[in-house]
Amino acid sequence: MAARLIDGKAAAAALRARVGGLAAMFEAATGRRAGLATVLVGEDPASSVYIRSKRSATGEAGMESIHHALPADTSEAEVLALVETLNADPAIDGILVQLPLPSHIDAARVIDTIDPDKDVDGFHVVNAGRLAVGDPAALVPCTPLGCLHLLRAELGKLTGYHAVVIGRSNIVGKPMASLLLGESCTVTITHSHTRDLPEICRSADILVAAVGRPEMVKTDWIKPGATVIDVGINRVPGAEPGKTRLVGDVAFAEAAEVAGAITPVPGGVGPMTIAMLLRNTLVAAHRRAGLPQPEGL
Ligand SMILES: NC(=O)C1=CN([C@@H]2O[C@H](COP(=O)(O)OP(=O)(O)OC[C@H]3O[C@@H](n4cnc5c(N)ncnc54)[C@H](OP(=O)(O)O)[C@@H]3O)[C@@H](O)[C@H]2O)C=CC1
Ligand SMILES: Nc1nc(=O)c2c([nH]1)NC[C@@H]1CN(c3ccc(C(=O)N[C@@H](CCC(=O)O)C(=O)O)cc3)C=[N+]21
Repeated sequence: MAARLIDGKAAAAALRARVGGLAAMFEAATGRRAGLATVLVGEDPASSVYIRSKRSATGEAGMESIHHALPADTSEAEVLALVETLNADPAIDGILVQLPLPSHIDAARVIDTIDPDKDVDGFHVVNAGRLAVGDPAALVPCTPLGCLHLLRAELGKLTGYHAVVIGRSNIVGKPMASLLLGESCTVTITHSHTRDLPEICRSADILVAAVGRPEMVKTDWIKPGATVIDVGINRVPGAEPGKTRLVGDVAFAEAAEVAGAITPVPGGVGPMTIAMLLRNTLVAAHRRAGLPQPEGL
């Protein structure tokens, strides 16, 4: 393997430690802990695992984690009412409603009920708009923010690089493209209707794959020396029957022969998402308390 391995797990651990130190200072200054409310509707096993790791990371960082587990048949009105209660609760700085929601609940409606200043996922249209116009008040979605953090650590200033983003979802692809544009990259956004995708990818200095297709990006899609960020989390059948393993949207082993640097799956972007959730919660807490945002967040 020629590429440098971008260690998201280590970067996330460092960020979490920094957030933990600042969370203790927040508590000393305000007499209360920053608080993150999580809401899970139903019992999707993957969602339950994610919520567990988010909650334990929150506690480890010295923040309060308040969880609401609702049965799968909870009505949309009940979820909206819970969000309103959390909006009004002064002890809650961040609200995360785990996605996907059951199909009888309109996720957009739920997200748009969250107070934008408690929207630590950065999914509310107000935060999407703030990000699009470059307003620093934006709470930015955790996954693209984590990708940007890794890119900056790897490359320093990103000015002038050609960045290609595969995927245009509201939670990953679009905000990723906005962030890269904000860093003065030349940005190409691609999706399922893009023609000549491999060729476009080959022109990327920075390639971000957020597709949800296991190992779609092959070695000949990558410009030699490019920095490759793999957002994909795909569970595929493992070596032993009945077992599964996690792979990204990039064919890691072959891509690593060509890339300059690459994130692994697991241990790349995933851990950064959780670290950024803690970061966003602490940022929201400082703003709500009228405190300046601390350096290094
Ligand atoms: N590491 C982490 O913390 C996180 C990881 N993820 C993972 O990232 C991946 C993407 O997530 P998300 O953005 O929510 O997914 P979505 O399904 O919402 O979006 C996928 C995007 O990929 C595009 N796409 C699909 N097939 C192709 C194709 N053959 N060629 C080019 N583009 C294609 C779609 O295009 P179109 O718009 O035209 O349909 C769409 O824009 C998933 O694997 C998910 O599990 C997600 C969130 C957090
Ligand atoms: N409201 C909301 N906000 C989210 O941020 C959100 C969500 N809903 N729904 C689901 C997706 C997915 N997501 C991940 C978080 C951490 C890892 C992560 O830590 N992954 C580990 C591996 C975990 C494993 O082994 O399964 C890794 O990549 O190393 C992955 C994916 C957040 N999401």
